[in-house]
Amino acid sequence: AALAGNAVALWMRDPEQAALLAGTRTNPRFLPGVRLHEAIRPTANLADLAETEAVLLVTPAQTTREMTAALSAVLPAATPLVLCAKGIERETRAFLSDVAEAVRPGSPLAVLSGPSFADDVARGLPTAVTLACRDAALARRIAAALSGPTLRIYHRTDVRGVEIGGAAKNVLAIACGAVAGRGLGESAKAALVARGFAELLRFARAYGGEAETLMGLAGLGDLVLTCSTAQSRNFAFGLRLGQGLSPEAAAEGRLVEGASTARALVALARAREVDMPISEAVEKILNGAWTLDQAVDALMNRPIKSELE
Ligand SMILES: NC(=O)C1=CN([C@@H]2O[C@H](COP(=O)(O)OP(=O)(O)OC[C@H]3O[C@@H](n4cnc5c(N)ncnc54)[C@H](OP(=O)(O)O)[C@@H]3O)[C@@H](O)[C@H]2O)C=CC1
Ligand SMILES: O=C(CO)COP(=O)(O)O
Repeated sequence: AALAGNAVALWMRDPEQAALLAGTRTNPRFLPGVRLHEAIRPTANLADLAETEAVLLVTPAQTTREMTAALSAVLPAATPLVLCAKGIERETRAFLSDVAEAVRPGSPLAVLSGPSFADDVARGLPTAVTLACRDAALARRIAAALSGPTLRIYHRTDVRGVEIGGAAKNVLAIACGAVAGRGLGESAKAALVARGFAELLRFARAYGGEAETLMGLAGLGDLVLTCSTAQSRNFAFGLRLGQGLSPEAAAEGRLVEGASTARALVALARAREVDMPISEAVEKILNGAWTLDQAVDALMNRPIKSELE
């Protein structure tokens, strides 16, 4: 947002961290080597966001409900909220836009997703993502306001499709990481990306997402990025699972959104009879029902069928 010429208030929950960031203009914990843009003003006071034109919510998916409620207490009802987390609420199996809508009914809501490591964006490396809002004019306005010389934001009205792409690709990236960690080869990884995309598309269709959205940045684009590199925490988590670590050890204390979302994703798929064998395998590995070898065996021995089924 700052690179696009906006004045930005950056809220964080810890006053000490906010003061440190304001003083040093660096954040060695999350963005080592990046100098905070001069137009960004760190604060620990939510009320400082009251006058902003839009709020980007970039805390973990499972905090969406509490953060939206906290923001509602300080924001005018007309301030657009842009959800940037990628996941599904674990307890309720609700999509994040439904969580925010329930907490802040009738307020403008958008979802931002797509292939974009925070580190790349902060360093000003070329990045393209998708912003969805049911109000097409607002989608265009927010996308234009946040786009800059190094970040290009496309817009759509398909909120559901964009949020499904972000939530599901994290689960599939764990599978890709596990295949890499177990040394199963690049061919297996490519097969997982393609068949993972097929199940993501089936899921999106069953839940009202548009196929074209999933073929874009927020679906295929983010799936390819997250399945390609250990720069992704989901992929790196899978990699360590594949090397034999337990889920707890493999997380290394970092946020792994796919691990938090896998069970809800699979439950939603079952509820609408969507076949998602790769996501199911990830969920079974995480809950201890299957070893990785059992998962590979099960995936390879499914009945032979048409590629389009
Ligand atoms: N990092 C990336 O490249 C990308 C991340 N995303 C998505 O953004 C979301 C956040 O990810 P990311 O920033 O990487 O996660 P991190 O774990 O790096 O940071 C999470 C931040 O959220 C804060 N936080 C955690 N819990 C709460 C809470 N209950 N209330 C308020 N603040 C809280 C943490 O504060 P504290 O420091 O005090 O612990 C921390 O600053 C995820 O859904 C992720 O999928 C999307 C695209 C790219
Ligand atoms: O969503 C992301 C990139 O688009 C970040 O992925 P990870 O959460 O796996 O690091």
